[in-house]
Amino acid sequence: MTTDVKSTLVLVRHGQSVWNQENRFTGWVDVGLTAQGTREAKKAGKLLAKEGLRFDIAFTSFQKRAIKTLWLTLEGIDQMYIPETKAWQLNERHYGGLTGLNKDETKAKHGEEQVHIWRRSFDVPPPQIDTDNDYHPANDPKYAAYDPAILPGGESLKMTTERVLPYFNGQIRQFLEAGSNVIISAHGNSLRALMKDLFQVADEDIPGFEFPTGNPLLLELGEHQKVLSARYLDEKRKKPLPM
Ligand SMILES: O=C(O)[C@@H](CO)OP(=O)(O)O
Repeated sequence: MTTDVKSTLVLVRHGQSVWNQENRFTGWVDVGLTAQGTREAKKAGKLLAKEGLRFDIAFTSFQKRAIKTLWLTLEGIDQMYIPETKAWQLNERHYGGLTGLNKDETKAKHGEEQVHIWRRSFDVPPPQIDTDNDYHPANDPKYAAYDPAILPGGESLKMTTERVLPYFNGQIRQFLEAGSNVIISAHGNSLRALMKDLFQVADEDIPGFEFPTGNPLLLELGEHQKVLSARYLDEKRKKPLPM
C-alpha cells in the first residue's frame, strides 16, 4: 500500500444496460442491466473481494442500472449492511434531444465528428428538450419532489459537472476527509465529471477519458483527497487514466 493513504474511493460505472446494448443515447432514461451487465456487476464484487477492503458508506444515483450494480457489488463483498445514499445529482448526463436515438444512425445523419463532440466534449450540450417532453425529468414521478427548474433537459459534461461536484464536495468529501472508505456507483459521464476534478484534467483533455462498464476504479487518496494511486481492478477491460 502506498504510504500516506488517508482513504480509499472506488468508482464503478454500472454494468452494461439495455440501451448500451442497443447503442442508444440513454442519459436519464431508467433502463435496467442486461444479463451481461449483471455479470459485470457481480464480477466487480468478486474483484473487490480480492482487495479485502471494507467500505464505510456507498453513494449512487436515482437510476436502477447504477443502484443494481451497487447492490450486486456489495453483495459480492458481503457488505450490504453499509449505509447507502441515492442522489439524482449522480445521475448520468441528460442527453436532451438525442435521448433514445441510435448512436450509429445519429452519426450517419450528423457526421462522426459532431456525434463525438456531443458525446465526449466538455462544454457542447446536446439539443435541449422542453419540460413537456416525455424524456424531461419534470414528467418522471421519481423527480416529483424537485423544482422542474433545477432538473436538466440536456447537459454538456460541464453542466453535469456543475451538479456532480457540488454534491461530491458537500456530501461525500467529508467522509474521505475523515478517513472513511467510500464506493460510488454511477454513470459514464457523472464519473467523468468526478475524474476531471479528482485528477485535475484540463477541459481539452477530458474527451480522451471514459469509464468501462462494471470495472471498479480503485483510488488511494491522501490529504485533501489528492490521488496517490489509481487502477482498474479488471486489467483486461481497463481504459487510459489521467496519471
Ligand atoms: O448514452 C448514454 O447515456 C451514455 C452512457 O452510456 O453514452 P455516451 O457513451 O455517449 O456518453
